[in-house]
Amino acid sequence: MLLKRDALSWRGRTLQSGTSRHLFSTSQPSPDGPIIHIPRSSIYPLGVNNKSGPLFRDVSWTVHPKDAWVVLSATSSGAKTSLLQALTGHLRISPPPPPPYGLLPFLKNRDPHKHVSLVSFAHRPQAAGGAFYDFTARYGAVREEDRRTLRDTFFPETAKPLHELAVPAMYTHPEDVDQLHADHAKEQLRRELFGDLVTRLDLHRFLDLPMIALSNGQTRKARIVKALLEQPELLLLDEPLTGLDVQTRALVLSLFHSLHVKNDPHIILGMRPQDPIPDWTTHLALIRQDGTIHAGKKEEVLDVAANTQLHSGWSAPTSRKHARNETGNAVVTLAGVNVAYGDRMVLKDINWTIHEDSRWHLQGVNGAGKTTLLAMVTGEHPQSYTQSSRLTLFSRPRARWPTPHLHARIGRVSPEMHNAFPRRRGMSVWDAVGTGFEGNFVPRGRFRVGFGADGAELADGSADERWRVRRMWEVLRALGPAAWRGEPQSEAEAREAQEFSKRSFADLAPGEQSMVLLMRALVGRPPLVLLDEAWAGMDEGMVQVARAYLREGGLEDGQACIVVSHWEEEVPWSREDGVQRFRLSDGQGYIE
Ligand SMILES: Nc1ncnc2c1ncn2[C@@H]1O[C@H](COP(=O)(O)OP(=O)(O)OP(=O)(O)O)[C@@H](O)[C@H]1O
Repeated sequence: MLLKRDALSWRGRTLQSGTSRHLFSTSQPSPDGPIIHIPRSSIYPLGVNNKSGPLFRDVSWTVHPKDAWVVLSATSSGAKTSLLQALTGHLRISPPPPPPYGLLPFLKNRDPHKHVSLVSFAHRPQAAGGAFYDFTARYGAVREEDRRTLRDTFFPETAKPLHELAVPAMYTHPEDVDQLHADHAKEQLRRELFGDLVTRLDLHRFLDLPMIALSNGQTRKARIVKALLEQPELLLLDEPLTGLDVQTRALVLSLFHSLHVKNDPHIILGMRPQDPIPDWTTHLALIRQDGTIHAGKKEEVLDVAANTQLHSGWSAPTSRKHARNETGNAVVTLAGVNVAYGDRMVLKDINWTIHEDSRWHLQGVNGAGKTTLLAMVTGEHPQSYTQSSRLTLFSRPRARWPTPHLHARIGRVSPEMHNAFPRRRGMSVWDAVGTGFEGNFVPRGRFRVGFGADGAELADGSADERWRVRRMWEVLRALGPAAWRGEPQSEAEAREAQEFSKRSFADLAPGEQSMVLLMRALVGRPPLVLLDEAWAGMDEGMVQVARAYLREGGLEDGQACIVVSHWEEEVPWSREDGVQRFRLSDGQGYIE
């Protein structure tokens, strides 16, 4: 796909790392040999012979120690993850990189499993089992079994005093004492590194909080620290900026820069085309649509990429109809809402009215309270009962709503929902989308499009049943595979939607699951739609389709929508469309 040169909007958006610009001699091979060396090979899934098509072909890619590489994909975020997996030995490279040192010459045949790690933030961890687990437990008083702190979970060794770690010395054979001292010194260094990392990423305040109480961004920062503490020699980070606020992104990139300058560890970043490429990047590996990879100096690759549609800029064309604010009825009213955990006030005196038809961008740094606020609006937060007189949902105080009735009125996508959604065998895409009418997690009814508002099965052939089935096909076609590939309204669209509807939800790629959960949120045309990090894991084509659908027909008259995102440009509507901002800062809410 060709696009005008200015389509590469991120080209001018390189992020300042906060440290002085470092000039690398990019083409100087290191005396230690390259970090990565793939000389004109193709890359296949394991267990697949060369007769089947490769995932990547004609790959010539050499990474020298001083080079700062970013991997980008013009096609799918899955392709980028696969290329990074190839570096950890999870794919087959043919012909294999030459002896004596193969793919990772700098290791000089040391075990890659011990020295190379890949940490992916691109795709969320998923609930392993088939059952839905109750993610709302987090909002209540922390139960005894949920008391495990961030430190216990990720960094248990830092809970023990150093002298305790040395106790085995009393039982150690004298010949092993030197080894013990060496281990002790190593442990001390590790602790210093730990102290340095948690301070730099502002995590020390959360170390002794229960893990369950941490916000998404706080947990993601902890995963970055854990990855670095393992002290790999090559660290591959796939979309490490996912879910991080602007300040934290700058902190994290500055940390990566300083590690890169020391080459300890070597770092390769996988990024989305719309991410700001750090200014200290020297080289790019761009995965093209035909499976070839253009790897070279940043400027050179950007010149070529200017002719490739990597990222269309996500500017929000004006919608069919401007969103009307503050004219319709109030859908939700918060009048002086507070949320506290013990003496910790997370939300203070929040005043916010969400009218019919309104479009909101809910903003706030990691841990500002966005998820907590939405849990009050959905009635999932236990404190929504105690605040009932200050919280009016769909014209009634919160306490006058049975919670399942609220679920049917609120279409919702969130990281918590994505993680918790059941992946049981036998749950098809159709079933998963169909649960959206009731907002529950168990498909039911003759066509598995849910029961009626009265809790009874829909009458056979009733208008409600027919409407629901029609809506199912509408979202499956509008947001289905043919649309992602840029072939909407094609002959194949209906057939592909049918095939897609039969697939097992659990077997879909993470981006496809995100799309199905978005269909589920929209299918019942609920009066309120909450989209919290809705695009995570989706490929560029999916994001484009979802945004276009939301702007043009995906929401009809009367529906209100709140988008939570740390990226302004991810909001489907522009200011001209009437989108408003509600910003949380120090527990207080500000309308902007
Ligand atoms: N049960 C709890 N006990 C104590 N503190 C809690 C509890 N639950 C949440 N918090 C704290 O409330 C704050 C708000 O968390 P919340 O998840 O709402 O933030 P957020 O704005 O959604 O963040 P992110 O952008 O990282 O997702 C965090 O600092 C979190 O540590």
